[in-house]
Amino acid sequence: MAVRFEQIQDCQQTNARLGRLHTPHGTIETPIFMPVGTLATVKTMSPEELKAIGSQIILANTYHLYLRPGHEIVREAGGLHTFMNWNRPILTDSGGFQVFSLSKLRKITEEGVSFRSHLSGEPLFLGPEQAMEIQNALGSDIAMAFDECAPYPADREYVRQSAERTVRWLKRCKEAHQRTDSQALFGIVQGGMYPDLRVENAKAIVDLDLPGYAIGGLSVGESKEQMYEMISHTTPYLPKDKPRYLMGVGSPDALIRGVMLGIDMFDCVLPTRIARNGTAMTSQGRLVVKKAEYARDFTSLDPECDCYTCTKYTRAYIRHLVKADETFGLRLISYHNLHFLLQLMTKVREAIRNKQLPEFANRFLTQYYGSDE
Ligand SMILES: CNc1nc2cc(C(=O)NN)ccc2[nH]1
Ligand SMILES: [Zn+2]
Repeated sequence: MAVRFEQIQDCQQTNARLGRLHTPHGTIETPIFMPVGTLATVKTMSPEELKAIGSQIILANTYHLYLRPGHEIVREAGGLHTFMNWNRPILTDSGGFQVFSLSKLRKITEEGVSFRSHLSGEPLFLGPEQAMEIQNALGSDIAMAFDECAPYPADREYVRQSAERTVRWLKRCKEAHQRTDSQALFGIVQGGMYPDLRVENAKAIVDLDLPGYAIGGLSVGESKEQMYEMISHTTPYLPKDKPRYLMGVGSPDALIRGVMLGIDMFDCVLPTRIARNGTAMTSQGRLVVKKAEYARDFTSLDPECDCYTCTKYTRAYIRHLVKADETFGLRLISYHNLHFLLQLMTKVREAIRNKQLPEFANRFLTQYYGSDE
């Protein structure tokens, strides 16, 4: 079996749970945050640095690697693990989200999606079979089904048609799946912001009996309350003995609230993306290091953090690097932000183990967002 999920401990007060996800490249303790390595690199981080901060699994994108360098090159390199020197688990997204959010001039048919590359403009096509062929070449441990992440907002009829096609596409992904013993295919539940469509889609997706299930089509512009509402309608229909992955979600409050709603896996570009404009996530909330107030601030980014950035460098130095457009400044903030989210999930797992999750959540969120949130 490519992937096996073990439930370790339930949280009495919420739907949170501790789990272990066994994969061909190692075991993952859940709930887990997955750093995003879109183009076969978690931007500016080396694999050694990712391991130093406790990264157990990373994500790469089928759409991006299909366009550049092309999945055949990665296949010839011996697969993504060899190509990028990462010997721990890799999850690849199927391109469903990117082809709808990045490419131009696309046309959706029952077959799949015709679109123009956002890089070269060349006409391309992605469908269930192609997405599985690409992920087969990449050799990821977990491959996501090719689906349509419906736009937001979208009318009910559109979402219903799209979600029903996503089920037909998932059946074709399952048919086209080759590495069934070394690569797990996860289904993705869609259904927009319509609870009844979410439930109907969850039942149809779960009917295909896969090793894991994702909730997709969220964090696309809806309010956080709407997102939590869609999650809480969906999770009761996802089997407890399989991992649940909430795609594209990763602010600290959304991670904690998602865990309490029964989610095991998360991914988000936030930690490295906000680092690129000099923003750090700290225990006291977000810190924009370019601000003049930090010019002579010789304390660390986060007084409560023991990461390399926070033990060796000051706000004044990092501010100087970011203002001078020195890449090292981005690396230091990315390193800290990834460590911050990975550490948050370590504390969340600890709190579940000690039956203290609600207390931990309140304390953390009050300190991070201030009491007015
Ligand atoms: C940042 N928000 C966000 N929403 C996502 C949805 C999907 C999805 O439904 N894939 N099939 C994937 C990545 C996402 N990232
Ligand atoms: Zn730090």
